[in-house]
Amino acid sequence: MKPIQVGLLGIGTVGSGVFNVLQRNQTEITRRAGRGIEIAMVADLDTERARTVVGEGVRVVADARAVIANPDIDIVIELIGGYGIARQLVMEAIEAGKHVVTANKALLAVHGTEIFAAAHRRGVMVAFEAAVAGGIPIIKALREGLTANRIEWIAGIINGTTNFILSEMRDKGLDFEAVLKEAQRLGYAEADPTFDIEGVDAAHKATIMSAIAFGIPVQFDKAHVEGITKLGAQDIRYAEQLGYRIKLLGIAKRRDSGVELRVHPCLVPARRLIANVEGAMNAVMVQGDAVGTTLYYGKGAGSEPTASAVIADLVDVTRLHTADAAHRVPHLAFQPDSLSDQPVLSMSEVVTSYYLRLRVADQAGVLAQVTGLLAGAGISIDAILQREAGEGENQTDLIILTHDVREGTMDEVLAQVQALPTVVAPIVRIRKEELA
Ligand SMILES: NC(=O)C1=CN([C@@H]2O[C@H](COP(=O)(O)OP(=O)(O)OC[C@H]3O[C@@H](n4cnc5c(N)ncnc54)[C@H](O)[C@@H]3O)[C@@H](O)[C@H]2O)C=CC1
Ligand SMILES: N[C@@H](CC=O)C(=O)O
Ligand code: NA
Repeated sequence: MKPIQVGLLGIGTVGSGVFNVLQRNQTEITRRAGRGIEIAMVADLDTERARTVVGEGVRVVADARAVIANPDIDIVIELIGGYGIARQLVMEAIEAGKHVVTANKALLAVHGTEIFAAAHRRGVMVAFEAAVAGGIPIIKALREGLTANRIEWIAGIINGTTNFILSEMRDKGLDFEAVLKEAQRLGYAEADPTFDIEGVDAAHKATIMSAIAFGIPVQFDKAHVEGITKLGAQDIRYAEQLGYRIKLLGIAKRRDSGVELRVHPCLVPARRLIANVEGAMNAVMVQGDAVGTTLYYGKGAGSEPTASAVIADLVDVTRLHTADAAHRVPHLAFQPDSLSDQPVLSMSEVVTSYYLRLRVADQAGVLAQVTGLLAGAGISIDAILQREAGEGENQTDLIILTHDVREGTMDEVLAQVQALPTVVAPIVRIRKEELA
């Protein structure tokens, strides 16, 4: 049988990985797919660089629309990124009856509903394993492997750049900017690295996982997004002294009243496997009612690890190309006419425990004032640590770990605590997840 014909849009970090791995493992991949997979055409604005990757045997063009217009192309791989031109090209490819494989989480988290509906109408597939946790087959696990389960929660380290930054800062004492530059050099960071460090990239991925886990539409606009730029080095130290590590987590949790969808730095007990995921590695914990806790670990970024997921999708699409559309795995795991209207909860409804750091005047009675306000709101305390502030006289750091509390309640109490004249600096608060 003639190899399935693939057009590749964008041959940068991931695109070149796809091309190289497909070449290297061609025989094995063909045996698995039951048919050859051939990249017949490549579009990239930088045609000269593209040519150096693919050599002479492949047609290289600057105009991505020439690929979509080619009637011989069965599958279009979109590896340009972003919500702009990539969105138009993906929609045009679908309308032209092409299957699409993409690593573009930003696009799917924001415009997924429109894209999946168009694909469903046109009877084509949109495959996106590389969009969440790169090479880790987490989409496959959630959509197929865990399909018997009622998923209770997902918590993941799903941004390699920020995990790399946090690890290097903690272990080597390197500064933020230097580590970020290194992550960019290694090809982990997004084209706009603020997406990484401000938690946006992780929120894109958490949004996609929440839809697959709970059968709700993708709703990136409802996600709570916080990055690592405001984390203090002393908080990382204090957390360690209390038996915790700070990780940027993407969390999607089922509650009776709706779904929590949030990305923020989080204290995680140091004894949990996920707390020990270092460098650019990713890990996703999934709690299902039947299976219990499962953990998926691996490279979430980089050229060939991400290519591994793109090619897995190519093989899936090749196998299913001839199958009846009704028998395909639904894009978001649930049938499109069976999506749930469970709301994504506002952050004030989220329930977590907390790490609080207060810079206070070193006077008798301050601790009692603070704990009195917390107790008055029904917030119970798990641990307290007092440390010399190390700067200025007569000041000390109070570090308090709390038990679970509604975020709205914590907001109100912290406003009262902050107003105490003995609390001399903005209070630092980091949410804490036991992940048990
Ligand atoms: N780099 C990584 O580790 C990972 C990246 N991704 C996603 O994969 C996608 C691609 O990322 P990278 O390969 O890192 O980006 P990149 O910036 O290295 O590559 C993008 C390529 O697209 C080309 N391009 C830009 N506009 C174009 C246009 N209008 N027509 C044709 N070509 C165009 C650029 O010249 C470049 O070669 C993004 O959606 C990204 O979020 C997903 C997982 C991991
Ligand atoms: N910028 C992302 C790349 C993978 O999705 C990351 O750092 O994880
Ligand atoms: Na993946």
